Amino acid sequence: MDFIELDGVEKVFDVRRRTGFLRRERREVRAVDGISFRVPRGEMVGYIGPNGAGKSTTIKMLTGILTPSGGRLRVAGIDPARERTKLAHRIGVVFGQRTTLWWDLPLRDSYRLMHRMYRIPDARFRENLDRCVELLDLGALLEVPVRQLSLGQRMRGDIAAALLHDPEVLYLDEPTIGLDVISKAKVRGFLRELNAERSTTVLLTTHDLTDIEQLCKRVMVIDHGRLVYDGALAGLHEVGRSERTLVVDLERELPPIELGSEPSVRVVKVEGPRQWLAFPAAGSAAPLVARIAAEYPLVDLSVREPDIESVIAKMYVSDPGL
Ligand SMILES: Nc1ncnc2c1ncn2[C@@H]1O[C@H](COP(=O)(O)OP(=O)(O)OP(=O)(O)O)[C@@H](O)[C@H]1O
Repeated sequence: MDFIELDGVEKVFDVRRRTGFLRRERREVRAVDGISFRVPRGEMVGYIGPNGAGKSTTIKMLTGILTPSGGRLRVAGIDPARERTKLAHRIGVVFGQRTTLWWDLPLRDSYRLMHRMYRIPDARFRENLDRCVELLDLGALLEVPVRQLSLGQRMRGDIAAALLHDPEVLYLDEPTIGLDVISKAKVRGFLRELNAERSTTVLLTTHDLTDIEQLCKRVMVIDHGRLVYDGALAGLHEVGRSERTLVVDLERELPPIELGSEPSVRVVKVEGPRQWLAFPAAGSAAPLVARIAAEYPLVDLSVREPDIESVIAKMYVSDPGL
């Protein structure tokens, strides 16, 4: 059995927007749009994509904070949304932008509270804490209140906090964001060791390609709520090169556009009167536009280059050594 299993998982948010004095518009946002993947126990996987692609929403569903709108999701055989507390004992979560530590307390006191909250056996707790203190170099920081720690120190503190209860899987959301080179190296070294020693399964969200390169053999790319790549890092260069998107605004809400004789063109998303069509990047958009204009009540349109390509380009620019 795979440790993490997603089959056609969806999350749709109902967003209400004020459009006039008394008028409100209801709109559906498909944050995650039918994602399927499997992660075996002990694998470290990168989960990347542009802002707003649906990464955090996926992680929130994996922890049980959010309930999927559709599809099937299991972590260690558990449905996270239904058995969130049971799952909490088996997972660890680190959100780079937020801390789970108590701001006014020294690190050591935060850890003591977690010791009790998770009912970690004393010997186990001591052993895990000692290990984290050693590998994450926390010895001199244990008596320092969290508010006085630098970002890199706090992050190391947060990672230790997520591991005291021996989780089988660790979700890391931007664990190296804003860290200096030395702190980054420390965090990466630690994660590598953790994975090798304990076979902890790791799902890593990051904008830093070096994180992925040094830690993950496999990378998944999410874009507009869909999985657009799942494979080795080396193949990532090709992502997004193959398709562009035509965004069309029709006069009214209609079923997905059908162009029978164009099998390479497919509707990837519909929101009210707006539809997104993917088409081969090598071809011209002109004949496609002409056909849609002739057969549908077209109001407006635009052609989009894949967002994901710019993200990946940016990642490569930030690390020209690759
Ligand atoms: N609670 C919510 N209510 C309504 N819309 C939401 C909610 N949470 C997320 N969204 C929308 O869902 C989409 C996916 O958001 P998500 O935070 O999962 O993206 P992300 O890939 O984590 O982005 P980032 O890299 O910026 O953190 C976005 O369009 C976002 O605006």
